[in-house]
Amino acid sequence: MAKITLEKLRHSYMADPKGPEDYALKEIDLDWENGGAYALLGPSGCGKSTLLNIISGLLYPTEGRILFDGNDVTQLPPDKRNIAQVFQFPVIYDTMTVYDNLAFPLRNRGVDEGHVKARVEEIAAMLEVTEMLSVRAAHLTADNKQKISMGRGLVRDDVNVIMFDEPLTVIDPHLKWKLRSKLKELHQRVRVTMIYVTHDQTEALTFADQVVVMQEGEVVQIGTPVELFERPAHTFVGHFIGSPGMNVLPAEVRDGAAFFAGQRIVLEGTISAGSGRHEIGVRPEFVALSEAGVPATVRKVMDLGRHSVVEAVAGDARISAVVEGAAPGQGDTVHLSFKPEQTRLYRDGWIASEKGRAA
Ligand SMILES: Nc1ncnc2c1ncn2[C@@H]1O[C@H](COP(=O)(O)OP(=O)(O)OP(=O)(O)O)[C@@H](O)[C@H]1O
Repeated sequence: MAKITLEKLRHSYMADPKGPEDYALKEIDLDWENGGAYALLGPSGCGKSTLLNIISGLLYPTEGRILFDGNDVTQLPPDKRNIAQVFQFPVIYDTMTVYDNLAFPLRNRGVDEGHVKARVEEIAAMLEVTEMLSVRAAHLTADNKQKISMGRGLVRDDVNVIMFDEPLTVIDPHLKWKLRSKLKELHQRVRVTMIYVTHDQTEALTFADQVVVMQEGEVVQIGTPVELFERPAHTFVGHFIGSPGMNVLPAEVRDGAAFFAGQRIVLEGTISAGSGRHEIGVRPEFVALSEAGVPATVRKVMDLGRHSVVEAVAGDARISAVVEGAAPGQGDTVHLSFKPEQTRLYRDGWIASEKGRAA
């Protein structure tokens, strides 16, 4: 196991990159602590696979360094980095039994058969595949093949990091939640550093202690699932995480106060110095229907059983609110109030209100 440090990492697929737009990874400085459960989350094309391939050694970065426990591994090939990888599609040998598939990474490194047996049986029990050990892999379902593929990633206890690249893509939806929680449980038992790459927020938030959110080749926030939900550092994180995502409303700032639709909006704290394009960010969970507040017209109501999501329009802006109990009807005029300690200001996308007493 190792702490992994990415230092001023940049990568371009072009021979002669010029501006930032030519870089698939802009500039990344990041520490992955020893034994952590991380998710790397972001939309398609944001650079997740590029970053993963740089850590595993399949790709050498254009600039910057990768350190494992302080040792520079930037130029080392994959087989010298001691990393286990689980891919989107199962990587197993169809002609071998499940037992031999799980044993393979250990036998390959000359581990003695006694230890191989103990380890294979332990991993098989964790993954609940013990009864399949003597079955040939060719006879397994796609789900079980991927489980064995994960087992092959988990079986060695001497790796620096295990990387999972969208490992649940081929898994049946009803089994996904089960494997997700299994993986979390496995991490708690084996405590190897794990990096789980996904574009699915549910997968990221259920697996990881720390989520690294990427957008367009940059890391926009690193935080616990609660931190990402409660205080997105960037409007992108607010949009991307949560369902529906955070409301992002055009704002005007004057005399140290923020205004939306002509009304003063109380924020979580004071506004940091600076100028730029301002927006107010507030999650639908913290928007309430009230007597006073921003007047809006209800456009749509979605009844989700325990609560409703009310979508209203104020000026050109759409605002969603999560409403418990009786919901208004389409076309009704309502007033919306925002919970001050959960209402933030953003400047050019980045958070610009300070945590403190609502102001
Ligand atoms: N081999 C390549 N040659 C040129 N450009 C590439 C190559 N691989 C990726 N890119 C570009 O680099 C950017 C980042 O791609 P990358 O595959 O790392 O993103 P991703 O977040 O993993 O996306 P996905 O989830 O779709 O795999 C994209 O703009 C992509 O088009």
